[in-house]
Amino acid sequence: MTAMTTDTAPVGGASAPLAEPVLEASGVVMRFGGLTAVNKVDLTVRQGEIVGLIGPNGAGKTTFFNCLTGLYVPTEGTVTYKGRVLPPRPHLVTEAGIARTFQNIRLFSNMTVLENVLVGRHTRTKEGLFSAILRGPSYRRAEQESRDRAMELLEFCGLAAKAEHLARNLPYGEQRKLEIARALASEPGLLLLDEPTAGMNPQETRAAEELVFAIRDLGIAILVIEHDMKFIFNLCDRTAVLVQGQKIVEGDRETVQNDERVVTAYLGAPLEGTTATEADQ
Ligand SMILES: Nc1ncnc2c1ncn2[C@@H]1O[C@H](COP(=O)(O)OP(=O)(O)OP(=O)(O)O)[C@@H](O)[C@H]1O
Repeated sequence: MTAMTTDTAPVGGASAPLAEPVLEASGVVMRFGGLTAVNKVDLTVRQGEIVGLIGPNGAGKTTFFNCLTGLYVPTEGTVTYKGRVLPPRPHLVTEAGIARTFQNIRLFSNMTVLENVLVGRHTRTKEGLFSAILRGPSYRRAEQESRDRAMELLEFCGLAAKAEHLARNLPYGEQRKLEIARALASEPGLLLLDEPTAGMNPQETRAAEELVFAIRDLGIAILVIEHDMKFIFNLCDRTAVLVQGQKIVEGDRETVQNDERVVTAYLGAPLEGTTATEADQ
């Protein structure tokens, strides 16, 4: 099966030059024993882009994310971020500039909203253990800067009023937003979102869309896995479709929706909420 891609499509119009690649995954394979969960996947995310990753359950989307973030070392292939091969350790990948959220919310539920974001800043704080024990002026200054930045991020995500609430007391949609705020705290150049609207009601989903656009406007590239097709096609410049570990198609909404292999992969049913008029609403 030949994969059709529009990797060469320029961002921002037909005559605009190609934006710099932020993420380049090339020939990524991930095997678990006899099972090939990800099979020779190539994917590029460029500066300023929101790229979608869709596919039926078990298609290999999360496994692919795990290969991009150092949780898994791919069996084959390479992943580069801004031209540098990524180290196979999650904290080093975060340090390099890639942040992510998880399919299942992973907050520190007994910590406050602000503390959760402060935890996300640890890769960007330079103060060492010695200075933390002494709590000298440079430590206090760094701590204050971290708190200021964390509050700024909470403001940006619409959670500033809840900074002192325990994370576990937030409604579900706000917990998802807090995960995003915490991911942003590592000052990433690329944000990976794994099903950011799972379990959200329509209003929360709409707010999440606005937030993702706002993050893109900050200059952060975004790769998002999502089952909500309306959300994907509203947001994404490009969408790649994984089926049984392989990328079968990649392109804009029209390309993906009209591809018969995609329709077949979704059991012949029209993709939910994906007619052009619906997605435009
Ligand atoms: N650690 C693992 N060990 C063995 N098999 C795994 C492991 N992780 C994932 N798999 C298998 O790899 C395949 C791809 O799973 P993955 O979770 O990546 O799919 P997905 O597209 O994210 O699915 P969903 O949309 O349901 O989250 C599945 O068959 C899954 O059972």
